Amino acid sequence: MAAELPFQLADRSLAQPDCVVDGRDITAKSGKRFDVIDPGTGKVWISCPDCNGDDVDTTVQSSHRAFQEYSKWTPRKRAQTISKWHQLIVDAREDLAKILVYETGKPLSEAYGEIDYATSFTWWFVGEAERAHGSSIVSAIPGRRAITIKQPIGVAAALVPWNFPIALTLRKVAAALAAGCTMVLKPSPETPLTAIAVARLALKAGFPVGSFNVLTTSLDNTPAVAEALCLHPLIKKVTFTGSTRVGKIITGLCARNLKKFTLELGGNCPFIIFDDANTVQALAQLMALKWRHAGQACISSNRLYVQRGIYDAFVKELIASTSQLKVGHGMAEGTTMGPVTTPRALDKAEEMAKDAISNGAKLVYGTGLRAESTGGYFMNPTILTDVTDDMLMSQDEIFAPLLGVSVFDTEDEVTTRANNTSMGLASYVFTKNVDRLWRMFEKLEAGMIGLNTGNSSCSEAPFGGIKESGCGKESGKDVAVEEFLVTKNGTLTVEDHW
Ligand SMILES: O=CCCC(=O)O
Repeated sequence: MAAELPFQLADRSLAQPDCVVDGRDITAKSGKRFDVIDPGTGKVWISCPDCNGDDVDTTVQSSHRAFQEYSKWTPRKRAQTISKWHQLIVDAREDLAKILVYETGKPLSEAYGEIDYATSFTWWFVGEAERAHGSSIVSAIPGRRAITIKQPIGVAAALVPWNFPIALTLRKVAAALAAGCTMVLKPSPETPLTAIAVARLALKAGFPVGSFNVLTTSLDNTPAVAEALCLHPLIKKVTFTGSTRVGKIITGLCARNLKKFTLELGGNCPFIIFDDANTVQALAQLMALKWRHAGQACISSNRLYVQRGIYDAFVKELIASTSQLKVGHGMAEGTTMGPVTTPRALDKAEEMAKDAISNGAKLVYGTGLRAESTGGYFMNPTILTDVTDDMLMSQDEIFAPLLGVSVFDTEDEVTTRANNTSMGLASYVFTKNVDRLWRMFEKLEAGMIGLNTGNSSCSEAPFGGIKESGCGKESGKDVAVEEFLVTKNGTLTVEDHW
């Protein structure tokens, strides 16, 4: 008998908490399980198999067997099956959104937003599956012809974070399946349920068993499982989203066997507003970007730079808008900001706020402290002004509802300050001066630049950072599928070619 859930689902099987491997629900070889906690209450609501390194080989072997069959499917059959899968996920939107609230803590409205964002990837990769073509090349040598073909690289491993668990699962898996690869996915220990649910729907859609296997594991066993996947000889590609610190470890593991990898790592994203900006537009975009999932997005605004002429008025408007946010459990009516997903995020945010205040920043909204009494992992939104570039919160990714504001005077000054970070994920600039907009687009060091725009993540444009924010692209035309392909060049000589 399945355990009682704290919420109702139309299809109870979507919250089945075991791993999906080779078309079956499996538990860890050790028999151990780990708890999944609702960040809105701090209470355990379900448990999943605590796999370790010993569970990896059978799972990879299953995906390897699947690859032998699936890689031979025509691109059209792959596209049709991704399309069926997409529709099954869309049909399960209500149930998946509820599970997402209990995994991540985010408000139900944001959970729906994430499912819609997630299914934009399955939809996009239906189209991409049939568009991965080689090319023909005119040779410089008489009689020679050259052509390239693209082939799926093999079994891929995906290591997925907890902040957008279903969106990032689908962004990775749909790209791999479009390319003709199969995948073993390890979700984050905080958010394993939606990954399991969509893997079950993939079986229903008709992918060969083993095409998309999900192996769950606790925080303690995560390094061992990740290492076993990265080092397994049948894993030909690793795709990881997470911190830069762990990205460097993954890089080292993949480097041992010269394995291909894609890394979507941390950000320290500047959000710059010039005096001549449309401040209503800038504020609306900032509100949506910064407080999305309580500040827990890698592309969130980490440093807010406002030009002196509008600084005081803008900060006033920012405080007024932020005070409208309603913090609460993701399922509670009217909640617009949920808890953070892990208590670790609260520790870090409190430390950053304390550091900033003790070095001269002014607390103008919120407390910079966790809300102690609720049981969940809550911090009310907090705004600090007079934040300087040497404070901890300017130097590291915040990942919490904490926002620091700084004043600036000139374009050169703000460009230097914005780029003065090892990260290069996203940057945002607001100005109505088109020459400046263009200059900033070229000068800001980031993989994604919002031009009078906040969150610009979408399936049709390439997502990915530069510098220590990672390498490779995860969506967009050609580039995302390319990450899962190998290109072969064939050269032939034609006799009597004249
Ligand atoms: O946090 C990382 C991903 C967020 C996004 O895809 O917009």
